[in-house]
Amino acid sequence: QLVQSTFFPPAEGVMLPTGSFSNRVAFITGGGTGLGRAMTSTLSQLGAQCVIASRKLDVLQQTAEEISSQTGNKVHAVECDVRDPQAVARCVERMETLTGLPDVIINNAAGNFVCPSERLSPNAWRSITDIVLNGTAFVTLELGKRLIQSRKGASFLAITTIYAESGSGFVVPSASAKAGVEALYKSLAAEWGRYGHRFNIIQPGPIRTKGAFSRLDPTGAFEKAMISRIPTGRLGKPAEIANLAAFVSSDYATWMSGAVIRLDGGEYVSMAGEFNELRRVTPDQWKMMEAMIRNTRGS
Ligand SMILES: CCCCC/C=C\C/C=C\C/C=C\C=C\C(=O)SCCNC(=O)CCNC(=O)[C@H](O)C(C)(C)COP(=O)(O)OP(=O)(O)OC[C@H]1O[C@@H](n2cnc3c(N)ncnc32)[C@H](O)[C@@H]1OP(=O)(O)O
Ligand SMILES: NC(=O)C1=CN([C@@H]2O[C@H](COP(=O)(O)OP(=O)(O)OC[C@H]3O[C@@H](n4cnc5c(N)ncnc54)[C@H](OP(=O)(O)O)[C@@H]3O)[C@@H](O)[C@H]2O)C=CC1
Repeated sequence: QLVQSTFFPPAEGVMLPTGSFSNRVAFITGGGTGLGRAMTSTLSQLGAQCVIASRKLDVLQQTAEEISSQTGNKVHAVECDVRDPQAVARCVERMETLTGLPDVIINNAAGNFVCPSERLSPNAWRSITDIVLNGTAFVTLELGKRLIQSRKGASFLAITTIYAESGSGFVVPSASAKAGVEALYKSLAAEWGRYGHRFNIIQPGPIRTKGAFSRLDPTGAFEKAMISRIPTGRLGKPAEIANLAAFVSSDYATWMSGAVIRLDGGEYVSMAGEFNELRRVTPDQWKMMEAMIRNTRGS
């Protein structure tokens, strides 16, 4: 952490009023671990009945039991590989039986690893883009069609990343797929408002989770450099994403659709600004540089 992080301590308590999601059903892909688990915990604390879905049923079941026992609200675990549209259909059918169709859908499941692009096999490319882009599309289309048929409105949220906008070397399948997810959600925000559906996007900056850090910085060698470029001087916390996700999915945000919200401690603009390296210039150096600039005559 950098010194300035003391100005920006994370508030990790649940932000919205108790009961904000009473009588609501939330469906969260990848809800067993990391940020998905944090979002499930927050929505459950706020009264939602949650359904979490991913490949590892044992992980989902353990998370579901832990959260339900803390909040008193049911969390259902449903096995689902989002890459398989038939598995997605079966998962949604199971959810309809358990809870009915959801009010809140969070497409959070993802796969990623750092790799020079020249080392990627076709299957490596397929593996990431299938989880991130096709998985999000299969879940969104399956639920969207059933919600439209039932004339039920819903809030859809996708978790992308700050480099969905800029692109990034060494995570090219993820960058390409996340950019596709953003195009999908912005497009559907325009098309499906008429059915009562909102579509929004959160782009998190770096937040320590086992899933992300073990695949993106396996040796830990890059963490210090990453924190040094974040103006708020620290990594994000899962609860910070969870509070934002709860707000975006709540009745306090019914006028929000098609929004792309970056929550990254300022990392994106910090990396983008051409002159931001001048942060390293000391006051004495500034005196000298200013004198040089002022003494310049003509062009
Ligand atoms: C400057 C550095 C900064 C440091 C940054 C630190 C922190 C993070 C900061 C910001 C994060 C920003 C964005 C984060 C986005 C995320 O999405 S993080 C979430 C990550 N979570 C996961 O990935 C969880 C799920 N992942 C998985 O299950 C697996 O990792 C996988 C995605 C590979 C899918 O598993 P599975 O379906 O079992 O696939 P296979 O093992 O069969 O592999 C499929 C093909 O892919 C090839 N492959 C696998 N790993 C690699 C690798 N490391 N390098 C190259 N290729 C790989 C594998 O060989 C298979 O291909 P072939 O069949 O061999 O051709
Ligand atoms: N942590 C960070 O710094 C950042 C994370 N993000 C995004 O946040 C989200 C959560 O990531 P994070 O919590 O860090 O990482 P995790 O690895 O903990 O979360 C990924 C989840 O996706 C699930 N998943 C993976 N493949 C599939 C599949 N084929 N079908 C269904 N579920 C699947 C995994 O469960 P299972 O293995 O059981 O299938 C896991 O629960 C992702 O969208 C990621 O891109 C974005 C920017 C920064």
